[in-house]
Amino acid sequence: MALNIVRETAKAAGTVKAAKKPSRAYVTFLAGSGDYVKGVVGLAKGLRKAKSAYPLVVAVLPDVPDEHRRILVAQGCVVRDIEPVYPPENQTQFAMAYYVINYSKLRIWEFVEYSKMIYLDGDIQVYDNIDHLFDMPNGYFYAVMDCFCEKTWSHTPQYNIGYCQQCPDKVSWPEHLGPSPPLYFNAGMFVYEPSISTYNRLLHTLKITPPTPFAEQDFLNMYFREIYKPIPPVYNLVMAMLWRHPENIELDKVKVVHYCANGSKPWRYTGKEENMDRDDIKMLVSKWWDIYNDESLDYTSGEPDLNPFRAALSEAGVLHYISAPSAA
Ligand SMILES: O=c1ccn([C@@H]2O[C@H](COP(=O)(O)OP(=O)(O)O)[C@@H](O)[C@H]2O)c(=O)[nH]1
Ligand SMILES: OC[C@H]1O[C@H](O[C@@H]2[C@@H](O)[C@H](O)[C@@H](O)[C@H](O)[C@@H]2O)[C@H](O)[C@@H](O)[C@H]1O
Repeated sequence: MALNIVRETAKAAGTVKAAKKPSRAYVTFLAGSGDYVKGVVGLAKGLRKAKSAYPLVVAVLPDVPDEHRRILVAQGCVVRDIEPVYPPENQTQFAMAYYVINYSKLRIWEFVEYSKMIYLDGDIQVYDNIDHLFDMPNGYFYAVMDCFCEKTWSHTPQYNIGYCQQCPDKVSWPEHLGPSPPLYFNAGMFVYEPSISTYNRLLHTLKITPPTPFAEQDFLNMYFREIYKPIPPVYNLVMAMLWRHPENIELDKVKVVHYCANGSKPWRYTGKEENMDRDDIKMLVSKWWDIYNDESLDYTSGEPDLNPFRAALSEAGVLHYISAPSAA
């Protein structure tokens, strides 16, 4: 079905209430007309390979072209329109420009047709089933601790004194700098509960919060600091851990790989960037391509009863391409 018909159907049938919607789903975020769509296709196929029981929702900004939306629908993704979220006017210079677009991730708190969601960046791949994370107690924000050792952290006191939460005994936090920083998570993967009240509070708080270098990641760490619960690094291997804290990683036990280091995106990988010409990185990039190129993992080839993506699309009615409800 041509996407514009699907789009028109979605608009015309905006009031369609599917009989039952999946209360749990994975969700990712896609912006622009560039190559991140490859990451999302790889993620959809990886979740199917891991036999996840839940579908993948893709929150797309208006600048994602129809061709990319069609590709995502063809891979069984539930495509959801979102509008961009910008930090306070005329202050975006305080965030690293590259990350400002990531404030738009905050829209996923509006997806209240799901009671619980696991957010995964488009540059993440899931190699083992992690559905059990949905069963963790409600009322908390679960994510993996980040690492402060890469140059991207050179604006922070942690980086400049060589302190990292991954090895707090190596360089202890000096008293003259006050209390040590609270535990800080990487916002490329987290378990959360969509809620309109939380969504409204997030957007209201953002309006009065000056942007900071890691944009929405800093903001989410500040906002959820009281209920943040660290989960093991096997659920979000931040690439730099491999050369910064190898003692904390057992690569064969890793379930989720986050290709976030500069030059590590598999679909752009050349091996020429710093730290990239390593056998473990080459192996992880090759594993990503094995899934991306595996046609048996395409949505159309999956067995209907084993394919929650089909269930999600039917439960969402014909509305593969669902526009976000009007802003709350
Ligand atoms: O041009 C872009 C930049 C970012 N993203 C989305 O935003 C996420 C976070 O950005 P990025 O992966 O670049 O951050 P990193 O984790 O590498 O710092 C990506 O994984 C994508 O899901 C996107 O879709 N298009
Ligand atoms: O907008 C801020 C981003 O902050 C995080 O990326 C960072 C972080 O991981 C650093 O620790 C790394 O050093 C760096 O390379 C990497 O880009 C999230 O992965 C991403 O989803 C997004 O929230």
